[in-house]
Parts: sequence; structure tokens; C-alpha cells
Amino acid sequence: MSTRDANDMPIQYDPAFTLDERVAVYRCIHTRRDVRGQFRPDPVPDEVLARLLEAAHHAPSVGFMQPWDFIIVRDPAVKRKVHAAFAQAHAEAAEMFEDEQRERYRRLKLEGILDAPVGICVTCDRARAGKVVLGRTHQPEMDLYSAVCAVENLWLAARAENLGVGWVSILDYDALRQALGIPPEIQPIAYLCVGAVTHFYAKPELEVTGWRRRLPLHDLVWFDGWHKRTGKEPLLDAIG
Ligand SMILES: Cc1cc2c(cc1C)N(C[C@H](O)[C@H](O)[C@H](O)COP(=O)(O)O)c1[nH]c(=O)[nH]c(=O)c1N2
Repeated sequence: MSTRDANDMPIQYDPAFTLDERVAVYRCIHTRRDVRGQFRPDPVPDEVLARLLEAAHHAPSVGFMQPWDFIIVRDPAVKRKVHAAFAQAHAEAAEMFEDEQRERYRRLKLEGILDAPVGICVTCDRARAGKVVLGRTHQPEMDLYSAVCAVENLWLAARAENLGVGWVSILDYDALRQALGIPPEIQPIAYLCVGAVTHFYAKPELEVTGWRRRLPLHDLVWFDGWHKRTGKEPLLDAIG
């Protein structure tokens, strides 16, 4: 079998996923969880961390911009700075909810910054590929979305490595910049707590605690236009 196309471009030699591989990919997607309170202190070996970063670095990016950097946080003193930034934002956030919901918010565990053996901050260098970027000409925020794609790749790879990841976004960007020495022109995207876990929950914690339920996919699918559906589409039956 040729490994080059008619234009001499290299092609994938064995492109089809086997059934087992396909099952594994979907299992990874469906069992990935946001982990907050179940971290174990065991260090994450460098070769595993390297695989997670490779996975992140192979995410799609607008114009192949690869706008990300990855700050690895292991020093407890640095983690404490990030945690202080979280505590400040968390207190402010609680005030934004009303009455009974505020109390419920306060009871939620929403980060594992000090418990997780590693933190990874994913950032976005918005100027990395110059002023005019292929694919970003009309949607300037595409570089930010690209960095988020890297986060998701890392999150899924971590699940496949049996590691938990928790995204902490209850953080003021400038406070996070200060804690990690991130220059002002670099946009922090995600602070991720990463590590081995005691267990993965079967469902999102926000679902189990009654904060919010998973919406039926059936109600979110439309055809050939916003909010168009006859109700007889076989795809909707297939979704269930
Ligand atoms: C952009 C973004 C930002 C955050 C999150 C996610 C994403 C995508 N999530 C996790 C979020 O609550 C979680 O993904 C959903 O509740 C669904 O649960 P599973 O991820 O399926 O376990 C999250 N969780 C948390 O405890 N503290 C946080 O600050 C955040 N921030």
C-alpha cells in the first residue's frame, strides 16, 4: 500500500480504527470527569506528563498557530499563591449567587489546587503567528478556542492514563498572571489540577449534587436552520 498520495503527500498507513480502539476512545470521552476532591499525592512521572503535553500539543489550532504554552506547577509555594487567588475569586463568586444557591455554592468543592501533585497552566500567545492568521481573519477569538482544544486533548489523554484533571476557572486572570509570572501580553486559558485519583465519579459532580442536570441531547439538535425540526427525523430516534 502506498504511503503517499498523487501529490507525494504522506498519508496515514493504517487509518482505520479497530472496534476495540473505537470503544476505548468513546469510553475515554464518556468517563472523563472534572476532578476536584479525589486527588492522591503520588507524583506524576515525567514520561506520563510528557505524553499529556504531546497530546495537548497535537490539538487543532487556527492557522496551525499552536498558540499555547504550558506552565508546570509542582512547587507547593507556587500552588499556595494560585490557591490564594482562587480563595479570593471564590469568595467574590459566592456573593454573586442569591440566597439558598449561595449556600449551596459554598458547599461545593471546586478545586484541588493544593491536593493535586501537578498543576498545568495552559496559556495563549495571541501574537504567535503575526497579525493576520489564516482562519482568524473574521473570528479573532479563534486562537483562544485553539488553546481550549489543547486543554481537552490533555484532559482526555489524562483519563486514558488513569489520571484526573480538574479545571479551575474561579481565578482572576491578573492574579493568576502574578502567581505564575505570566507576562501581560499572554492570556491564561486554563489552570488544570492533574494527578492520580482515588476514584472517578460516574457522573459530573454538579449533576450528582443537584446543581444542574445533563440536558437531553435530543432537545439540542436542529435541522437546516436554528430551531427547525419536524419531529420525524430518524437521527432524533437514534439519539433516543
Ligand atoms: C471552561 C471550564 C471551566 C471550568 C470547568 C469546566 C470547563 C469546561 N469546570 C468543570 C465543570 O464543572 C465540569 O466539566 C462539568 O460540571 C461537567 O462535569 P464532568 O467534566 O463531565 O465531570 C470547573 N469545575 C470546578 O469545580 N471549578 C471550576 O472552576 C471549573 N471551571
